[in-house]
Amino acid sequence: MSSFVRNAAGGARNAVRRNQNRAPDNVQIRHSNPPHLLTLADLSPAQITTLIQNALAFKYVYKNVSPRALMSSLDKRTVALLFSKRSTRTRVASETSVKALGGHPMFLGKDDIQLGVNETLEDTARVVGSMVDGIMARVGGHHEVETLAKYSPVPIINALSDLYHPTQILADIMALHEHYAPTPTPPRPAEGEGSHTSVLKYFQSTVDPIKSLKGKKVAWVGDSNNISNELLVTLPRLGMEFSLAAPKGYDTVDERVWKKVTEAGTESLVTLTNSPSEALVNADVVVTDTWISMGQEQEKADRLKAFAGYQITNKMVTDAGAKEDWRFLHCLPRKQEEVDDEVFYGPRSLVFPEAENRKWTIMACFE
Ligand SMILES: NC(=O)OP(=O)(O)O
Repeated sequence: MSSFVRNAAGGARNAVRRNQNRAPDNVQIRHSNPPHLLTLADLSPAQITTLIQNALAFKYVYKNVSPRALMSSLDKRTVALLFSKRSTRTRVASETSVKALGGHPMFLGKDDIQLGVNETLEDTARVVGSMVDGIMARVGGHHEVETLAKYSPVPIINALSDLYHPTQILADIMALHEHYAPTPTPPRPAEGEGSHTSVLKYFQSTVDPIKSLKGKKVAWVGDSNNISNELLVTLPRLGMEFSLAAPKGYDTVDERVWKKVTEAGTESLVTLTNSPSEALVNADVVVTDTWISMGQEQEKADRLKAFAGYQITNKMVTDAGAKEDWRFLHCLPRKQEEVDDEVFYGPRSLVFPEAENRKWTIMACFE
């Protein structure tokens, strides 16, 4: 499979030079009924823009007007949070978001219900979906969230699968947009009814994340995983370049993901390589993630060996020729082996705004 990556990289490198300013927007909107969110690949750039505008409005109103001024769009509604894996950010963001929108978040961990153990995913989707208004599901294999979506009568949001993590990448896009285009101050609305609507209208007319991000280069240096997959199928469609460096043996890009890239016609904006310095040339943004994801703990010794030389440091990124004002993202939780403290806690790091934005972007998805 790594030869697939190398072959794809060869094609991508040549094409990037020819198409630096291209902003592909040719992806069809694929909505089933109800509208699930399994990957951002299923949303058009315009829909992603709408979610970011909504998230910015939620953040602004909550912090600068009043939490009471938020639309109560989940009034009397229940969202089931089906989590078969641990979570800090996604769980806290989801529970607080449902509550802030006037709804009831029902957390169901792996020991709480019969999810895939004593009852099939199909039956679970039918039964739980008949009693709640939406389901946020953190699963193992992506087929699990696809099965839930196939049989659920209410919307399913993917809270992480082994293939994709759409709500994480919405937060990344929001954090980058805020960095490159600080949020304008809307005319101050009066507290109470209508203030949220007026802020949202203002952001819909003034905020354009595609404009602020188009042409930026994002370099991923680390394991090829669900986060890099989601970036691959999303950022190039916003007109951004995406380069991915992973060591041989850890550089597999899943065929389902690459199919989405080719369907979108965005190969030209993608570089796949085994060389961190090649990926980092001219990068505006550097991203990494843990080298040892949930369930890979047994592979720790092998992985630490394979990823030698991949730790993000100021020297490594600067020596490779990244842009002078490069910034750093990490979805968290973080371990020191993949990025040192100087970068992680330093002025280039956007990791904590990125983490906070999990809440506002998830709120936008629920709304
Ligand atoms: N980034 C992320 O998904 O964090 P959690 O696993 O803590 O939800």
